[in-house]
Amino acid sequence: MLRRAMFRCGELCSRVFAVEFDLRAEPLYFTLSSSPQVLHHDHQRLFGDCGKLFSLHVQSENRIEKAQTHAQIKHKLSSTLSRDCDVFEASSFIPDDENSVVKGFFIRDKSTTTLSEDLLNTLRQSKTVCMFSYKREGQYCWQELWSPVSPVKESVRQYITPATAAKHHPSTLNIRNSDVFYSMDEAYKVLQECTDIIPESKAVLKLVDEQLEISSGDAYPVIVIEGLDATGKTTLTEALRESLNATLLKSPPQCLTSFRQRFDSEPPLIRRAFYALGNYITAAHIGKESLRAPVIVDRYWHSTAAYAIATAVSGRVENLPRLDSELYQWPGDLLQPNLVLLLTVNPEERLRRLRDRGQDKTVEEAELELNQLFRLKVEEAYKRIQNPACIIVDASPSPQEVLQQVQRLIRNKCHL
Ligand SMILES: Nc1ncnc2c1ncn2[C@@H]1O[C@H](COP(=O)(O)OP(=O)(O)O)[C@@H](O)[C@H]1O
Ligand SMILES: Nc1ccn([C@H]2C[C@H](O)[C@@H](COP(=O)(O)OP(=O)(O)O)O2)c(=O)n1
Repeated sequence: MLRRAMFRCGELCSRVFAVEFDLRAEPLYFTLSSSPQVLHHDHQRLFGDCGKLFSLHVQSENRIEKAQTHAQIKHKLSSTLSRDCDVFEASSFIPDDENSVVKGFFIRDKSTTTLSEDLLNTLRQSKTVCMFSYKREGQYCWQELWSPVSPVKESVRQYITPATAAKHHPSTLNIRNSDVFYSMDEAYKVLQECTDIIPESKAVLKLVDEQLEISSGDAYPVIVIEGLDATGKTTLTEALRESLNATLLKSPPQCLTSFRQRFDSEPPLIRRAFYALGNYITAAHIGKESLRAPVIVDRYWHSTAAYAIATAVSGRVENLPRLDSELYQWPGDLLQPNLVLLLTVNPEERLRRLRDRGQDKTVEEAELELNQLFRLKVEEAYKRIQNPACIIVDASPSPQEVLQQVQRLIRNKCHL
């Protein structure tokens, strides 16, 4: 059943709330009830601590407005609040119901200032934001609608009731057509909806319209090289181009390069739709070029889906959609390559290569750890994608050895 991601009158009690209190552990799940409930030890750690507690959730029928408001609030919370404030990602959802997630944040303010209230008060002007505050009484804690002056009149106390873990992590429930797109039409619609606020969308859609996909009936093999940044894709794809006399293509394609920075600064809904459309343009180029020579492609749908899933799913690798999830299936309308190779190197070697390129020198430990979690999730998502699945290549040896290993694979699988 599809439920829209909005709080409805009387519906709060059927919803589960999840707070990403510790990214290395399960989120804290709770529901609401009208009678007081004793908090568990874990819930005590969040609700029983000193400080003021608030949550805010973004809801709107307009998905572009919702995505942008969420991103703006995230930015405001991290740039305005003091060090005594903890901000956790939070969401409310109906278990296993796709698209039921209302995303938001949970704030624990241990400061003596009124900064968080002031900020909430400003955000309150927006119709799209729904705010709650949490009050404690002995071993109990309740949630009520937040107002800067006194409790909202018609607001009822709803007691925090510890809940068990959900079968599917909430961040996996809204991925389809918000983070990953399974047809060109779905990605196209997103950019159509934002032509007013992002004029560049029109130019991108025009480029998509201009591409005529040529079916690759009797064509040469198409080989995609995938992998995290600095795993050696550029080095290998250039070498393959030379050695196979192949055409080298990229996704996103060259014609989108000037738009990339603009879309990279947009929230995931818009950013991911942009990359999805890039694949369809590259597919049209592949269709044409593979009639003339073998085609090597530097990143394609595996990258689009793996990065989108890894960004959408908060916390641990275990939170990813399950192995058999349909979210890992290749879009039915996107040209399939003959072979997809995933380059992997161990984290130390990858870091060394990044450093040699002059990157990552200033990354702080905390950020490194978050990057580490992210990297693990991207690689795991890459490996779970099906039809076609990727073949893993150890890219730690020298460039020459990696090339030889890949040439052998191509000979075996594509008879080139
Ligand atoms: N097999 C390899 N062994 C050692 N260094 C490599 C190897 N392949 C690439 N490099 C170096 O690692 C860095 C990243 O490689 P690059 O091909 O640009 O990766 P990507 O395109 O995946 O970001 C470059 O400085 C490159 O010279
Ligand atoms: N086909 C593609 C290619 C890249 N992306 C996205 C995924 C990530 O957010 C970035 C990765 O790009 P990055 O700049 O690291 O790529 P390079 O290593 O420079 O090729 O782009 C995509 O979604 N689909």
